Amino acid sequence: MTQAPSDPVSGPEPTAWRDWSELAAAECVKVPGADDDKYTRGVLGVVTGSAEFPGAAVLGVEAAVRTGLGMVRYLGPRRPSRLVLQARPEVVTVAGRVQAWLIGSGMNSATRTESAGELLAHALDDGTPVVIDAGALDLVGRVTGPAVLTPHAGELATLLTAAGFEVDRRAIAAEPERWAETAADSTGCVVLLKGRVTHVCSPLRDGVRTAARIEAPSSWAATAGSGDVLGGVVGAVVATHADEAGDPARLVALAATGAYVHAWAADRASNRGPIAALDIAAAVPRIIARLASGSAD
Ligand SMILES: NC(=O)C1=CN([C@@H]2O[C@H](COP(=O)(O)OP(=O)(O)OC[C@H]3O[C@@H](n4cnc5c(N)ncnc54)[C@H](OP(=O)(O)O)[C@@H]3O)[C@@H](O)[C@H]2O)[C@@H](O)CC1
Ligand SMILES: Nc1ncnc2c1ncn2[C@@H]1O[C@H](COP(=O)(O)OP(=O)(O)O)[C@@H](O)[C@H]1O
Repeated sequence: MTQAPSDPVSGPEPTAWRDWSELAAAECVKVPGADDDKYTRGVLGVVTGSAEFPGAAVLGVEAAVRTGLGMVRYLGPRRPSRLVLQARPEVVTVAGRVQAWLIGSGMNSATRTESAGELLAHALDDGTPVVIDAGALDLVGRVTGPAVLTPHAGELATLLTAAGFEVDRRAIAAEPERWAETAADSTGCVVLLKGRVTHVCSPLRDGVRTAARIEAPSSWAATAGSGDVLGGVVGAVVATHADEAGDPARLVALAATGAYVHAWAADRASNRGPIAALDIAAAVPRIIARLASGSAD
């Protein structure tokens, strides 16, 4: 999974992409112990949703809660806040300390309100680990702590074009490894590029890069809101291991575990038939339980 230091004469070795296994994912699932409380388990701050896309807030929060963590703090406009509380009364909608942030799902950078901009700036400014999706990807230059970007190919094309690369969605789909690596190097963040095969990699540092891939067992997860659910799962896994997120190899492991859980939850929910995004979130606890118990059922 981790690339050896590069040879100064022949240049960097091609990245070794590790297929993320059940064993590797199981190692990133935290089971609460007797001394744990809701704060030690990890609190995820969520700044997602908008008047345009309130449902994305519900989907991400639902998925985070289902993944298992101490608490979710949701901060957003009135309508998504109301919907989030209707779906999940356990969510807290007042500001406070968090171990990680999930931002951007269900937001549109072109129509961002001033108050949304302030919440996003707050999440990005204090060095807390952050998962950045959809309508917050344009703020990648403001990152101050460990960060995972979760673009689909269209969003990655927009991000790379803004950084001066000539690339479109089709080119990224044709060479996802190359463009995920380029984006990681250009932004300094871990990049999780979504698709039937999801690619997760760290920036190259001192000749070392960590890279993992997750091939979904089917394509039923290609449905509206599925990526919003993924954001919640990855956010929860990072929040429960926030003290490790400063190590790029660990951050890749945590993000890859989120993608693994999402892909297999979709498979479990689908049972070879169609699914909605919320069905994926509902199946997440069974995948976490399987990983936590080490049993393959
Ligand atoms: N219920 C809710 O609240 C939901 C809320 N949602 C929220 O909606 C927001 C918009 O997100 P979005 O991905 O739908 O559109 P957007 O980023 O504007 O795409 C721009 C262009 O990119 C391309 N493209 C699109 N998808 C692609 C893909 N998978 N893989 C590759 N390429 C893809 C395509 O370009 P084209 O094919 O035309 O070249 C498209 O025109 C976002 O905040 C999200 O969280 C959604 O999650 C749905 C449920
Ligand atoms: N063909 C596919 N097969 C399996 N999973 C897919 C496929 N296409 C997309 N996905 C997964 O579905 C999710 C879609 O995310 P995204 O494109 O952000 O959708 P949305 O914005 O509607 O939530 C991602 O987790 C991605 O990996």
